[in-house]
Parts: sequence; structure tokens; C-alpha cells
Amino acid sequence: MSPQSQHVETVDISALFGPPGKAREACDAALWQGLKRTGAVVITGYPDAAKVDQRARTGLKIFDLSDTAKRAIASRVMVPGNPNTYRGFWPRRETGLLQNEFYDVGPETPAPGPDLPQMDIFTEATPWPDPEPAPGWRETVRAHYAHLNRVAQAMIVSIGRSAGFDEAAIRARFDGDHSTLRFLSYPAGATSPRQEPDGAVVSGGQHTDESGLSLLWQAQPGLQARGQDGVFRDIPMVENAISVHVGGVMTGLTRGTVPATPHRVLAGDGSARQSVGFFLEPALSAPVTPADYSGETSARETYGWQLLDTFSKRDIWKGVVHPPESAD
Ligand SMILES: O=C(O)CCC(=O)C(=O)O
Ligand SMILES: [Fe+2]
Repeated sequence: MSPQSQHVETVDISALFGPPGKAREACDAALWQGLKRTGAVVITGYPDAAKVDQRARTGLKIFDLSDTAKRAIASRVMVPGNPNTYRGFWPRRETGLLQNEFYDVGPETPAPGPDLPQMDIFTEATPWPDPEPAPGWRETVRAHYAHLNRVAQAMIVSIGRSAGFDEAAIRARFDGDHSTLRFLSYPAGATSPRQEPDGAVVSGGQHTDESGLSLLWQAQPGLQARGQDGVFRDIPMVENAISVHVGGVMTGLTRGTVPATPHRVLAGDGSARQSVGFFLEPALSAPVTPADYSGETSARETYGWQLLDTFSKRDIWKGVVHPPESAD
């Protein structure tokens, strides 16, 4: 069995929202050391932290809707004929590494991507359920997106500073809204089709995210992150707890200095599970070259190009997203 007794570190990030100086430097160091040691950390002390639980629970009411209402806002990849492709509802796929259904919310005002065919797929408006699951629901979901975006932006520049990169260069890569707020729901009894090497039974198989930074909130325990020592540790259940881990884009931007965090979700006693993720992603038009690269860049180096390339190679996107080479 995997170790159950160890938790990831907790870091108070309040000083990231204050002026540069000793307190902020200490906070940079604590976040950096925590991520290094336990792969993910739980954060406290950020503005409006006390609103997190209530907003997350409100957003999760999306799963109280009928199947018909959810299908109406599903991606056309899953429900052909629907207008939306990238944002909206995604029913569970039995072959998926993560055994959940989810609902993706994009930015209120998506920033334009590079001038490439099909880029509009990634800048499409979020399809909202109508009627909403509860009065004021959409407004709460929007507030949650804006809140987590602000917290994530403060952390990505902190991590960039610790990794020895110019703060402005890191900030510029994430300047242009393209992040995702995702509500997830795992049915009771869900297990991932992939077996974990250490024998752990999971409903979400080990993986790394493709984000810059991922923020996760869980209604039930189960999430584990792997530290650089190879040990999987539990994300503790604490009030208003957001855990943070690194995604693959940040590894590329920092020339490998900041490794992406492997994580997984234990199936536990098999009860249903819900969680909320915020995936901070670069602007579509931003280059994904290392942040200290000062040479010329073309559309080929942008995050938008990278997304087209990645999606066009995935089975379920075949015929929907075409390889960007055809447009070079
Ligand atoms: O449900 C969770 O806590 C984790 C979800 C996750 O890792 C993901 O969506 O990438
Ligand atoms: Fe993940």
C-alpha cells in the first residue's frame, strides 16, 4: 500500500500579495521548498480564502442537473451537433485515465490566439446551463474563476523568481486569459483502467498536468501528489484548502528547473467524489520557449500552436482538430 500517513506541506502565501521585500522573499522560499519536497502544497493566507469552500460547492451543483441538461452543453466531440467544442460538459469515458465527468469554464473574455486556422476552438465562449442550477450560480462560478486566476498568477511569478527567471518574462507568458476552471465528478465505484505500479487502487491514474500551475479543491479526500523523493503524499482535508502543483508548461518555461508534479486520485472506499480544478495556462499567443530566451519566435512556438498539435494527435480529437503543420 502507498503511505497514508504523510501529508503535503502547507504554505501561507499572504506575503505574495504584498510589496517586494523580506516577507515576500521568505514566502517565495517556503513555496519553492514545499513544492520541491512534497510536489504539491496546500496554500493558506491568500485574499478571500474563506470564500473558497462555498464557491466550490455552489459550482459543483452543475452535476445536479438532468442528463438532458448536461448533454445540451456537452462538447460536440461527445454529442455531435452541439455548437461548442472545447468548453462545456464532458461525460465520463470508461477508457479515460480519470474516471470523471467534468464541466469546463473558460475566461469571461478569451484573449485572441495566434493567427492560425482553428484557433477559434480555443477561444470559444463557455456554454452555460439554462436554467442555471441555482439562482446566482453563474455569477459565483465567474467569481471563483477570477479569484483562483489571481491567486495562481501570484504563485507562478513567485515560482519563476525562485527558479531564477525574470519576473516580467514569466508574467508576460500568462498575460492573456486562457485558463480553465473545471468541476469534476467521479461516480461511486469508479476505478481507473490503469493499474498503479505500487498497487494503489485509483479513480484517477498517475499523470502530470499540461498547465503552468494547477490548483485543486476536493469535496472528499483522495488526491495524492508525488514529491521529488518519489513518495506519494495525501492532500489533507482542511477548510478552504486549495492545493497547488506544477504542470508541464512551467517545466518548459524554466528549462526543466521546475518539474511537473505527478499526482493521482485514490478510489478509497469507492464512494462518489467531487473536486474543482483551476488550470493556469499561458496565453495562446505567448511563446512556450524558455522564459530567458530572447531570440525571434514565430507562431510555431506559441502555446496556441502547441495545443493544436497536442489535440490533433489525440484519438478523440481526430477529425475535429487538424495538425497545425498544414498552416505553417
Ligand atoms: O480530482 C482530482 O482531485 C484531480 C483531478 C486531476 O488531477 C485533473 O483533472 O488533472
Ligand atoms: Fe491532474
